[in-house]
Amino acid sequence: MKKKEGAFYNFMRIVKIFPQSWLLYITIIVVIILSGITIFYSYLMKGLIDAALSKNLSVFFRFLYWVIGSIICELILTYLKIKLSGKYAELGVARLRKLIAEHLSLLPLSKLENNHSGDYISRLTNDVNRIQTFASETIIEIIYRPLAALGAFCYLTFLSWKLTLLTTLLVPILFLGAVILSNPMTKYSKQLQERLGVVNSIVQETIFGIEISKAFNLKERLERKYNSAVDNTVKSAKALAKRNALLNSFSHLISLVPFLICFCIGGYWVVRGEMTPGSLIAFINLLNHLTFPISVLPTLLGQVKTDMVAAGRLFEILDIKVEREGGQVFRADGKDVVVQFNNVSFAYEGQGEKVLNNLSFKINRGEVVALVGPSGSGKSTIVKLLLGYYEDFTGEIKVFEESLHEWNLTALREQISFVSQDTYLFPESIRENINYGKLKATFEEIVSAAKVANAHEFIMNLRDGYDTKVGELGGKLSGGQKQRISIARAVLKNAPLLLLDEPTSALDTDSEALVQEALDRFMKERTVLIIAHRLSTIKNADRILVIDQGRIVEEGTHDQLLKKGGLYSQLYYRQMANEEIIERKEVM
Ligand SMILES: Nc1ncnc2c1ncn2[C@@H]1O[C@H](COP(=O)(O)OP(=O)(O)OP(=O)(O)O)[C@@H](O)[C@H]1O
Repeated sequence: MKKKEGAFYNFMRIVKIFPQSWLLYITIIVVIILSGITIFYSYLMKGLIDAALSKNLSVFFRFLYWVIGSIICELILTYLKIKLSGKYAELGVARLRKLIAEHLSLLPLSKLENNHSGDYISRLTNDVNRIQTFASETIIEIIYRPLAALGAFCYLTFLSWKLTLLTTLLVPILFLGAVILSNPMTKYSKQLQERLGVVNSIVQETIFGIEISKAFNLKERLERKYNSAVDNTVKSAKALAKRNALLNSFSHLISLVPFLICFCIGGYWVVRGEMTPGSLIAFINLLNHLTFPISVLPTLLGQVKTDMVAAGRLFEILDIKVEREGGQVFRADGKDVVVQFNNVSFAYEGQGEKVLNNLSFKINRGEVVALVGPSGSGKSTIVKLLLGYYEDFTGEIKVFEESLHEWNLTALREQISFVSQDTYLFPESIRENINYGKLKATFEEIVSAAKVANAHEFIMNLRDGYDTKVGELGGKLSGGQKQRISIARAVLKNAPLLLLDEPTSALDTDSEALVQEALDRFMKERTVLIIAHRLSTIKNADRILVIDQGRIVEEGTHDQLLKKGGLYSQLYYRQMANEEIIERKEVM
């Protein structure tokens, strides 16, 4: 992913994205008033002590009322500060989450393939959480602390400019040292976030690959991989914590040095009568308000740096260019040629070798065309290009007689029903999963689509029928059942072009027969491009295109190709022989 650096740049982007900025502005005003109250306390304290020492009760009580009033004000304003900043952070983070989720759904497949989904999840959880803390706490602190320090500095100068100068002389040098100490935190934090992303990816692998991991006894290997990833995060976290501890100790030094100077010089002046005890106590109290904010600033700065690293990682996602929008909404009806490839060549991003080489073929309306060929020959790539997943091919692809580049991608996909070999069902009810084929479909339409897909019967045998949650069932649905639900989804869509990418390859013979029966019913009077490994399933195709290394090497009907005695017949007879061996083994 492309990286944009700069904490300030990221900070400004957060402010721009977060809605209801007025919440932030009001919080800042509240914070300014709170800083004023802090300084006011010191003034009141000086008045109280001096009035007590001079035994002037009426002045003493006047100051006391002001103290009580200020405390009430401070309580109300602190409540407001936390409430408003919390609301600002909640609304902002919700917007950020929605923006990223929407952006992810609009990304081209080619970009999504570059990162592990675990890394995206890590960004959407760990990094978003950091932004939430930043927006609700750090952002206010980083405004409040310098303001409080500035106010205290002004009042201290008013009380005794000489003592202020002497006590704060070393602060800028110490502060600079702390800033230098906080510098490597960006690097450590970036490393930690990236390593957390790797841990998330392994957790995901462990969950999704649980079956294989058990079958192949990979538990120990996965455990080792996970432990090593966790150990790496510990290393980064340790480096970060070490730097943080160093920074905190240094910050403490910033707050202690001025006090030491103040006690020595101020005490001496009180003894000599050059300063009243009230002034010295007010001075010391106020000094606290100067040194404390300054001492926490380097830590806060380190915090901001790590938070901005998290923001940068989120903006990396938002900066990936989404799939192209626009294009035209063409009609599919009345077009005789449904698919046309003219000298199409294509290579995946970052891969030198071409997957498709000057490929040309045509599919007419109503034809059933099969793509066969050795593994890796480029069959699925053809389907992916037709769905508009990758557009950086050379040559020309036409769908319903219009150039793919001219099509609006949503409109193009409206005209295509797609059934892939990897059936993905959303963790919702079966009814909803079929419904995604046509969102406005009635329940009757859903049921009739399930009947065409040979799925109705098994769905009705489930306890909750169409309302059965697929997520709850998890792996309890068989591969064939899942495939039939995905066929029902495609049936419901009722698009004029049907793309089938090895829809039965992962199934056993019984399931395959049921799915094949459903497909045969569904394929009638439709234009179909089917990729098949089991060549027996495409014997009846109008035309078979044999692909090898991204080129069409043979073309014809099943009988014609067998007679020809080329690659197709080799593949076919090899498969027949394998199936015979398997059948014989089963009989024995
Ligand atoms: N997203 C991708 N990025 C990079 N290379 C890819 C990608 N998808 C596929 N390939 C490569 O492109 C080539 C063609 O893959 P494709 O999936 O189109 O073949 P196929 O004929 O459908 O294979 P199979 O029959 O095994 O499914 C292969 O070498 C594959 O490794």
